[in-house]
Amino acid sequence: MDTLVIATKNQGKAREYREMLAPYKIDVKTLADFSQPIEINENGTSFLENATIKAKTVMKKLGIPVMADDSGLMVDALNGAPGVHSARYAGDHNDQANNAKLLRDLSGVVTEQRTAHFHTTIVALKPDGAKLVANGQVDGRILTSPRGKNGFGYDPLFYVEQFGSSMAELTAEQKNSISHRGQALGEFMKHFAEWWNK
Ligand SMILES: O=P(O)(O)OP(=O)(O)OP(=O)(O)OC[C@H]1O[C@@H](n2cnc3c(O)ncnc32)[C@H](O)[C@@H]1O
Ligand SMILES: [Mg+2]
Repeated sequence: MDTLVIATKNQGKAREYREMLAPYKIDVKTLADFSQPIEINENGTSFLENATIKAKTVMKKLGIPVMADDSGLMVDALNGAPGVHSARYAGDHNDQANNAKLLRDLSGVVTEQRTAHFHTTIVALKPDGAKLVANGQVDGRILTSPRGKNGFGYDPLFYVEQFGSSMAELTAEQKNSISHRGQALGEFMKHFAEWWNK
């Protein structure tokens, strides 16, 4: 079985990719499976740039096929923030602090104006330079207080109309079936065999 490395340090993302890739004959690894420290400088200004930086950095270091995910939350009332800065919105990479800041920044904003979108861009690279890009997005709305314990990141504040729940109240299977990451991976898998066998 061939190995594909997911270039992420985020355990929540890693878990979701493992769940979603389970039906395929792919040996999925993440950075946690490698002992060498890999420093990734996510200084791009778009999801595509950052996902490309992650994929290139890890592929150069390990020399095997790599898939990277850059994702984030875009809130309409905040002109698309936190966007590419989602992981460090409140300063540190801390989900609770990020969620608290989001609620502060949206205080006084009425329900209809709390619309938001989760976005994922996947960039996969092989040592021969072959590249595959896929995107996914899901619409929702930011709640006024957290709900649910599943998922990670902003999930407790992201309300999904279709389920009448926050992302963090969904099962893993439900989240993966509608999420930005699930949609991006669906798009990715449509072209995977062609990319892999190129
Ligand atoms: O870069 P890697 O190592 O993959 O991990 P990361 O957590 O830094 O990931 P990003 O740079 O893509 O930052 C995206 C942030 O957006 C948030 N996010 C992304 N996907 C999410 C999801 O499915 N549910 C909730 N929040 C999410 C979460 O706060 C992430 O830290
Ligand atoms: Mg990151």
